Amino acid sequence: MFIVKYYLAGALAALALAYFSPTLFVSVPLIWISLSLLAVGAAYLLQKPAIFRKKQDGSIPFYVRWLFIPFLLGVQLYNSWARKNDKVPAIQKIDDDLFLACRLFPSDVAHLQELNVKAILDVTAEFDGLDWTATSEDLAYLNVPVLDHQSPSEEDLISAVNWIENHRRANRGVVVHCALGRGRSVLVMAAYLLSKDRTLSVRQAIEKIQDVRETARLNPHQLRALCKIFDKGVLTPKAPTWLIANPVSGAGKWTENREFIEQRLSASMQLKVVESTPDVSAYDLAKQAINAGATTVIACGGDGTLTEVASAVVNTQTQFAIIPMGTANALAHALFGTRTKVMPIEVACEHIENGIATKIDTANCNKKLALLVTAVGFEQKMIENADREEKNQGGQMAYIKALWEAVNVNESLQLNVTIDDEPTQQLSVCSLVVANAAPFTTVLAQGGGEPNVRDGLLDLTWLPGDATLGDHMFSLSELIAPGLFNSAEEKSVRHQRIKKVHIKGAGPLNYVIDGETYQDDELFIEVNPASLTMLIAPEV
Ligand SMILES: Nc1ncnc2c1ncn2[C@@H]1O[C@H](COP(=O)(O)OP(=O)(O)OP(=O)(O)O)[C@@H](O)[C@H]1O
Repeated sequence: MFIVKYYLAGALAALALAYFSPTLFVSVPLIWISLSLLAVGAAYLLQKPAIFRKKQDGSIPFYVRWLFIPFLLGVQLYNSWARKNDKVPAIQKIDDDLFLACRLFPSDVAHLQELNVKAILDVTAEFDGLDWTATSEDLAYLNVPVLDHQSPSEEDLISAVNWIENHRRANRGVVVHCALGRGRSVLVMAAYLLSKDRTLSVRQAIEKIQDVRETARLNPHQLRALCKIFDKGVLTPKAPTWLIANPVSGAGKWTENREFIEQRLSASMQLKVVESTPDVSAYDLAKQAINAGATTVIACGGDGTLTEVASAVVNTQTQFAIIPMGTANALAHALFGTRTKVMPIEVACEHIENGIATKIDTANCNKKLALLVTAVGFEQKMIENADREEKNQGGQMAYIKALWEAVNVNESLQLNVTIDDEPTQQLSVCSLVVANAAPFTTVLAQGGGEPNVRDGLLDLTWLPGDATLGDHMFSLSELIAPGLFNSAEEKSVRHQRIKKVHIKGAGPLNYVIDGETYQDDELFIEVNPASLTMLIAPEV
């Protein structure tokens, strides 16, 4: 690697001069220069651009900078001189909302704004970028650290390409820059053009850039790296992942977290973000995604939104992923564990990024999909009583309060229940829950412990009716702490694992599916084994 020789030769020369210099005033700076060049040489030798520890706001930490000051000063002087004497303008348009540039300065900000540039991709490792997030809240910034004359790793290049595409799709102009806009940024730009147009060859992509920026030129190492990645086919354009968000779920959590989610997922996939409205439901959007060929659809919202999206995706090849943003977020809790209670969005993103396609069961109730529970009695009353206003103010406390109210009212339902192919039973119940998935916090579904979402069965749990408030407290304790009630005689809660159930009341039945209330004369509920392909990471 020719450049390493220069840095090592420079380091040795500085060391030799230091050795022969008569005073410390001369030898100390020379030793400093030598160490600095040695460290840069090592970064090239070890292929470690991260040696500069450039942060995601573009700055290099002080403790690293002091070592590299002699090198950084040299780079700064050379860049300023080169930019002043460059044959081409600092920023040049390659395509609509797509620009290539050399190192950017605060004086460029106004021009970037005129060009509608909202996203800056910095592919340098060796110098402080501007803190773009501080310069303008409206600017997104990504650093993919690459040493001068080198090329990014395949993974970094794909992240960069995805990031550019996600911003352009959102009509945000993107500028890609390195030190002089000749090598590293050209490589990334060419990769992006190749990912957009499968008819282009590597040579044509570079020529397209050179038609605009005559100084653009890849060295043989960079050209080889780009050809290798191109030949592997990893730059071939893929259908974007659709992210379907409900903007009103969980009292507006989407608006608060949108930027974080887009930034986080942008690096690993091409995203198309759409929002449900009162007229266009999450289900409609999921259907559009499938018709557009999306291989993965991410549902972002409360459990109601997740079920709507899953209703469109179930029994298809499309993969389903979730970002919980509701009040209870029971599905995420059941599938991803209690960590989602503390950091729901981060955990969900980890599952999306590292997830493998995992088949889970779903249930059908009167042709509607249920991911979690279908219920009559207490659970239904609880959902009905916890209105939007209460949930916005009290969060999950709204459900606890609403359950308490339902238990106090203590209504019983007379039902004819037919389980699988058994004879019909007449049951008096105050709560009946058919669960496909339910975390331990969905207390009324825990007759057999937490339901298994991959066993091809549903968990039917019911509490007998015509009981006192005291009896109900006993039953709820039994559901919360089953270990305390060992003998069958002690148990008042009934539980059975089933494939299907038919439920009919004396009149119309109010019931709930995954947090949404409905009314029908009778309910046909059936398991649909391994019918939904979800992205679930094995070790998160
Ligand atoms: N843009 C929108 N404006 C108003 N309502 C919407 C919009 N998009 C979806 N909805 C409605 O939001 C409801 C689903 O809400 P969801 O369950 O996702 O959130 P939540 O009620 O906050 O969560 P949780 O069920 O955990 O309390 C559906 O009834 C759907 O019709």
